[in-house]
Amino acid sequence: MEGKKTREEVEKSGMIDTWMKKHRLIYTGATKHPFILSIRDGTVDLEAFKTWLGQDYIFVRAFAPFVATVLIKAWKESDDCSDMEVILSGMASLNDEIAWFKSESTMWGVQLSEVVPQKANQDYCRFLESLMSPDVEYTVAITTFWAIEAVYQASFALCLEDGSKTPAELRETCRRWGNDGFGQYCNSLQKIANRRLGKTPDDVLTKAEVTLLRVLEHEVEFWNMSHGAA
Ligand SMILES: Cc1ncc(CO)c(N)n1
Repeated sequence: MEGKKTREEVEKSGMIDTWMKKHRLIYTGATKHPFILSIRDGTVDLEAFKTWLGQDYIFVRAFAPFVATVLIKAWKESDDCSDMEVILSGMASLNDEIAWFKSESTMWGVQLSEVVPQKANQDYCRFLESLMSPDVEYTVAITTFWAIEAVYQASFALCLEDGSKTPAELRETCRRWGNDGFGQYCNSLQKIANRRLGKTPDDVLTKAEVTLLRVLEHEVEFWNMSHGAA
C-alpha cells in the first residue's frame, strides 16, 4: 500500500514531525555528531572545544540579524501576534549569548577578535544571509529558525542526560542550550512553524523542506570544523 500520508493527515500531526521521520538520518547526524558524543562521553579534545567556541561566536553574530529579519516578517505576515513575542525572546537570549561567549572565551584564553571564520562557518553565514531577503517567506524563515535552535537544543540536552560524562567545565555550555526553558522555547518555535506549514501552498512547503535539509547539512559541517573532517 501507498505509505505516503495525505496532506490532511500530515496537518493533524504536524509537518515538522513528518519531516523529522523522513529525514531521520541527517537529523541524527546533526544532533548526535561525534563532537557532541565526545563531550557526552568526556573524551572531548579541549582544543576542539575552543575552536567551536570561537567559530560559534562568529556564527551567532550573523544569526542575530537573521532573527531580526524573521521578526520583521512576523510583524508583517503573521496571523498570530504572539509569534513576535516568541521571536523577540529568542533575540533577547542571543543578547545574553553574545555576552556569554565573551566571558567564556576569556576564561578559555580564546581571543575572539583574532578568530578567523573557517569555510564551513562562512558557508553557513552566507546561507543565513540569503535567507534574510524580504523575498523569503515567513513560513520558510520561521522553519529555518526553529531548525537552527532545535539542533543545538537536542545536541546539548544529550550531554546532560543521566549517565553522561560531560566534563564539569563544559556543563554550563551544555545547559545554555540543553536546559528545559530553551527546550520550551524550541517547542514554541516548532508550534509556530507547524501552524504556518499546515496552511502554506505546496511550492512554499517544498522550499521550507529543502531549506530545513540545508540547515541540517550546515550544522553537520559546523560540528565537523571541531571534530572529524578538517
Ligand atoms: C552553528 C549553530 N547552530 C545553532 C545555534 C543555536 O543558537 C548556534 N549557536 N550555532
